[in-house]
Amino acid sequence: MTSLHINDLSVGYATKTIAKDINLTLGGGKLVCLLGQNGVGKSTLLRTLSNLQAPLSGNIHLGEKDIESLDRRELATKLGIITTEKIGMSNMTVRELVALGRYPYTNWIGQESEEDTQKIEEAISRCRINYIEQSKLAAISDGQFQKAMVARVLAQDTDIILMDEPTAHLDVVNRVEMFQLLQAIKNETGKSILISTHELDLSMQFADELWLMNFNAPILTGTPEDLGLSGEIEKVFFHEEFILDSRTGQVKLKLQPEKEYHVVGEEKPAQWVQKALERKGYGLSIDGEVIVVETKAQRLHWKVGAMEGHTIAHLLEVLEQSNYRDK
Ligand SMILES: Nc1ncnc2c1ncn2[C@@H]1O[C@H](COP(=O)(O)OP(=O)(O)OP(=O)(O)O)[C@@H](O)[C@H]1O
Repeated sequence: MTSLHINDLSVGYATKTIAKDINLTLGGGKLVCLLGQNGVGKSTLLRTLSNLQAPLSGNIHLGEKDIESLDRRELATKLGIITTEKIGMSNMTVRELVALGRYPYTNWIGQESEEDTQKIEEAISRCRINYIEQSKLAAISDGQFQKAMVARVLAQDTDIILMDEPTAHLDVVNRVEMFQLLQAIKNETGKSILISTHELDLSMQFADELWLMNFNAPILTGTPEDLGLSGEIEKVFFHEEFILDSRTGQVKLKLQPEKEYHVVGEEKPAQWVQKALERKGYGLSIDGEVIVVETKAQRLHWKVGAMEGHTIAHLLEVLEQSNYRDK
């Protein structure tokens, strides 16, 4: 498998340098997430890595070869990119879109070889979109469209895949599914995948490596855990009111706990109650005031002191009122 080597690279535009002194390698069958705030230069970097935009200085090698020395077709057999641009071909079917991935290989009249057909069908199955193969792009959802775009780049069969914000516009289920799909592709094919994303939580769960981009600073790389432990993730993303929960990798609001609670009882309702308490900034501790939760007649039942009720909203109201009175 070919690796992508980035050497002393500066990227940007005639009017300004966006990032410089970049020395990184993408390879080894890894899923890498490129993270950074809006406007830091993630798309600019991805466009430069795929030769859609010239570097300001430095170079990029695919294996031994400088990408600028490769013609378009040769580059497209080694590196595939999915950008955020919507392609305006809504009359095309999903299968036709996926088949476009074979353009570096098909002959001049665009005839599909047996190998092309096999790669297209494999890509469609891997992305689990067989059921919409014959649907028009205009008639599928954003989540289905993104999977079709992944299938297209898979059919292209490159060692390196770059994707700009693959989960933009997707709902929570589709966002998780997209990360699962990319992880499975990487595991099963050994391809290396670099995606730009704002999904910190999912990147913490799925990425083998993070590339953290910050304004006027070198790109930092490492496993999610090393960068979490060193505090670098918080430096890139957070203002004072946020913290990164080191246990779950989730981003949370940092609030001073006014009061601590100890939730006891059935596991599932207890977890949701704890989540609500954390969201409201309360502390959780075995020394805290006890809240008992259980399911009675298929409804939540909670009890704290002399108060009891059936919804988490009501519990939060009661806690708010009692804390207000305590002050
Ligand atoms: N064609 C262009 N000419 C000049 N400047 C540009 C051009 N395209 C983007 N920029 C600028 O380059 C900087 C980086 O933009 P880029 O789109 O790469 O950031 P990003 O990290 O991908 O942002 P986002 O997370 O919002 O997608 C921004 O300041 C942007 O305004």
